[in-house]
Amino acid sequence: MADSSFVQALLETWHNHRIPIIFFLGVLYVSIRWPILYRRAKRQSSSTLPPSPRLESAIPREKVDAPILDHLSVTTVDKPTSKLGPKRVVGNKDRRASRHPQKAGAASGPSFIKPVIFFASLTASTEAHARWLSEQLRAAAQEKSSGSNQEWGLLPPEIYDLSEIDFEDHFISAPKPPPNSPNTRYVYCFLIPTYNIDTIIDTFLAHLDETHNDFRIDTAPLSNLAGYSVFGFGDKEGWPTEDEGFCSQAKELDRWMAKLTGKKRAYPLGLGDSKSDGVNALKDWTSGLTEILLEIAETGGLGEGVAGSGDPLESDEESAAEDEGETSRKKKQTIVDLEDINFAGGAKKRKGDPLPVDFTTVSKAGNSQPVLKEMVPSTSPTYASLTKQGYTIVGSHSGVKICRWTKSALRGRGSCYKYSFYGIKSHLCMETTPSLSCSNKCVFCWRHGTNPVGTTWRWKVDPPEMIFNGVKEGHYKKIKMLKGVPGVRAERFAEAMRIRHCALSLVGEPIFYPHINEFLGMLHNEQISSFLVCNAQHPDQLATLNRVTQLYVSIDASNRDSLRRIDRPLHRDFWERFQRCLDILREKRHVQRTVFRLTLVKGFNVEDEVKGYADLVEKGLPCFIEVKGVTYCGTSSSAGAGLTMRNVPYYEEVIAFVVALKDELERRGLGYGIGAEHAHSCCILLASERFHVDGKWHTRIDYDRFFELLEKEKTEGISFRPEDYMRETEEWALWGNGGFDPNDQRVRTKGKNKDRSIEQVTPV
Ligand SMILES: Cc1cc2nc3c(=O)[nH]c(=O)nc-3n(C[C@H](O)[C@H](O)[C@H](O)COP(=O)(O)O)c2cc1C
Ligand code: SF4
Repeated sequence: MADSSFVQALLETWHNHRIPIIFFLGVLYVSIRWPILYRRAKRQSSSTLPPSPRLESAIPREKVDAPILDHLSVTTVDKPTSKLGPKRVVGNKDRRASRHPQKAGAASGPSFIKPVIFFASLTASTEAHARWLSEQLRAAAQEKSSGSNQEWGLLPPEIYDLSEIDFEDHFISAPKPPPNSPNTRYVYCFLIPTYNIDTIIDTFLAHLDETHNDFRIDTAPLSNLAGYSVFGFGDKEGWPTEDEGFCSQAKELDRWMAKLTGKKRAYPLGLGDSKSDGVNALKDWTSGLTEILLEIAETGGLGEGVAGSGDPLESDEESAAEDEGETSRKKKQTIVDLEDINFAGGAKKRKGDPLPVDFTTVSKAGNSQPVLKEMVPSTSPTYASLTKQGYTIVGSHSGVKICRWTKSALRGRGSCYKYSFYGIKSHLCMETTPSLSCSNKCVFCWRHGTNPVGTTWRWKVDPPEMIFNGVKEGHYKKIKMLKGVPGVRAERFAEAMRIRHCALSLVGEPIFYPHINEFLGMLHNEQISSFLVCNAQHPDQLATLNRVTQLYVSIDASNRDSLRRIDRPLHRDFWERFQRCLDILREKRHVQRTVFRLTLVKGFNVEDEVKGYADLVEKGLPCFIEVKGVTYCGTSSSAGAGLTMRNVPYYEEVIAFVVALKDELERRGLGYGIGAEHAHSCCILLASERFHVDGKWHTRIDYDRFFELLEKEKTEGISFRPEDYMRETEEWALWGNGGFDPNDQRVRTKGKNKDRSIEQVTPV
């Protein structure tokens, strides 16, 4: 009975107070369950991804949800002192991530991670940092291997200077693991400075741009990489903020790599100020990166559920920024009226003038810049390096230099091989180029590393009059400086004050200059002969090139692989371009004197290549073939390319090669003979029998006759042939006689190997 009255009372209470009771219980339930539900919902929607470094830097750390921070606390944070210091990067691995190696985004299981370090450096500081990074990663790899884990690990890094590699070897597809270690995966680590002048970094970024936009290649061809990360150096004194250009190229590289890898940023972009605490920032970035590399090795992925470089917010933000960047770039390009582009000299572009942009290759990505930079600004390391070497820079992309043979000739000590072969007196010769930039990175080019390179003309264009007057002035100034040099002969000094020949080669690629034809016209108007050397990479320009006194193409190898190895061309279709140039030369051979210039580099392009060279001769049928042993410049870059004195052939070796080539050409019935030699500079001339008249070689040029004929052609439209202005070769220059003019005094350099090609000038 007592029980039933208790139940009765309970029921009564329920009926009287059920609404407040239900309400109270509801509130109690919600307050207990809500945090749990909220956390679960949050984790399911986005928190399986690592935090966005940008998100974190934008939101105070304590306000970010714990689960987001917990997963992988890799952050790019502005230090309180950020006004002075660079953006600092810190990173910590979340141990929990490794417990879920097979979740989405963990691209594969445990693996061996091989870091590949790429760096660029003009004044060597980034190179030193890159080597330090390499040592750190090597030490980490060693430490890890002592743990004798057989399933995963960190491998010693590889390191590459971006100016010395072929981009296609590394940036068209991810490296494949070696057969004996199929579990190897690669992480690209970049250290680059930023330069607001033209450097190899521009070329590299343009290459990434082109790769991404090449319709033949997947837009993310590097997605098989395990990841990548970039660290940039800049200078906050000159470029205080990122908007003003601080580390802008590192940022651009980071964006391109995100695209090319399908957003596989393994560790956030790090930026360091080279003049303040850049080194500390690099240290932080390195320790964060090392941890992540181990993480990837252990788990196989970039983190729990992560396929890309960050959470969706970051990725969206990135894509949007990129799209916007691209759109605005395209917009800018379309609104730049080419009629409005000013030449450096202030002259406006006239209708019909060549366009100052993209004259060789029309980039699908449209990577030409709306604001045209100077190719070699006076503040650039290239400028400093060139002027130190004795070059006078004219305008922003041309140079002139007195060669050592000009000095030698002024002192009566002999002219260069062009005197023996063609009658050019070196003290009457000006060596110049209207384009210091080139589209190759030849292993024997001393400028390598600091020289502007590019497949397209993307710089400000100086007018030809300005270049012409500037180079003459620079040349005469240098000649005048030699008047007090002991041994300079008065009559030769007086003669030298009138330039008679112009060697258009020096460094760079002369036909790269959009106004090369006007420039040639100016030379000829002053009766200055023109010897133009081009690198056989610009067939369109070669085809439209006006008449020159003698036209060269450099033939640095006999086959595709060898050419790629020695010239390291930037053009992907370099071999096709090369072949087209030979066809063009063949067509021009009855109008102009055409020459193949072969530079022999032992171990690169000599051995077993005679037949290959004979094929090229058969194709181009040049009037002459100059064969010269490479000049050893002894720069670190040539050493970096594996070039030493051992690669410089002895004269006997050059002779053996030339004789073998002559025999092969004879066997094919092509009609070439050895016309002349200049043993002093390891140089021999093969000539077509067209220049063997009445039993005598006629390799020399009658310059007066050339200008007469040119004038006739101009005024009366009468064309002429190379045979019309040839002259007999001097006896002393003939094959077997050494090639040294007996009227000059021969001076041998003490202590130097006389049989090797030891002249320290660029062979022009
Ligand atoms: C001509 C020149 C241009 C530069 N342009 C920039 C720039 O646009 N932005 C920047 O952050 N730093 C710029 N810097 C600073 C360099 O990036 C910085 O000094 C870097 O540490 C140089 O590295 P390196 O010694 O490896 O060449 C420039 C430096 C020079 C000499
Ligand atoms: S080496 Fe070249 S620049 Fe010098 S004199 Fe000879 S052709 Fe002219």
